[in-house]
Amino acid sequence: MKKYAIIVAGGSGKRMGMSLPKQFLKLGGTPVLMHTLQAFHMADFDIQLIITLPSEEINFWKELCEWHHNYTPHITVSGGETRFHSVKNALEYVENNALVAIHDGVRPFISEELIINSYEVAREKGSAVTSVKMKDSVRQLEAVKSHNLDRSKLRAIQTPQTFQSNLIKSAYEQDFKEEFTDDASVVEATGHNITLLEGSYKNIKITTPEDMLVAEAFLKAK
Ligand SMILES: Nc1ccn([C@@H]2O[C@H](COP(=O)(O)OP(=O)(O)OP(=O)(O)O)[C@@H](O)[C@H]2O)c(=O)n1
Ligand SMILES: C[C@](O)(CO)[C@H](O)COP(=O)(O)O
Repeated sequence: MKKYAIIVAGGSGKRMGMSLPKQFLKLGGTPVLMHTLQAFHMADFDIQLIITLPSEEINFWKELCEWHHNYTPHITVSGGETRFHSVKNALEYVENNALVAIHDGVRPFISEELIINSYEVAREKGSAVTSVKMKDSVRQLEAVKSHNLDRSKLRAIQTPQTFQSNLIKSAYEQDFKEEFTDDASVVEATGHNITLLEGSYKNIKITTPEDMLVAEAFLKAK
């Protein structure tokens, strides 16, 4: 089956609080998004790579690729108002009867093993949603108090989230809902169960400034 990867990088990085969107920040001298793109390319040269970007940043990305001599083949697609809308735009470029991994451009430490596993599980089961066990205790807020949750029954969700393309393309035909913070929730809303795949604590999402410090440390330890 043909393999695609949609690498979503259409956000503005409000929580990072920098004028430059976090996907373009330099990590070891190379933009975060370029690390992520390379990880997929090196895992399997046959993966067709699609990147979503804010439309006003597409030319800047092309300049960055030239500046960093990044010749990894990929197509760029304009992002949308939310992650959901960005993924939906990119799915237009994905054929039926294929496999598609959807991955945050700001998770640069995705391993080759996890990428390959994710396509294999999705081929067999229809979906493969990366997740890790909770390390912290977790509480649910109520009106005036809060209560502890059984963390053994909880998982923190990561990407890649990989699907058979017919399943994910039809799920993204539905209208957007606020609770669609990832692709698994979009698929589940159509009545399909999803399959979880064990992720990695190294597969961090760069979200707030301290994540860049952790990312630099991971890179040095590579
Ligand atoms: N309209 C959007 C919003 C987000 N994303 C992408 O989805 C991934 C995960 O989103 P998040 O970490 O929330 O990124 P931002 O939306 O950029 O950050 P923030 O919520 O802090 O503004 C990121 O790679 C981001 O670029 C996207 O492609 N299109
Ligand atoms: C898809 C995701 O990375 C899984 O953890 C996450 O849901 C993205 O959410 P965010 O609200 O855009 O940070």
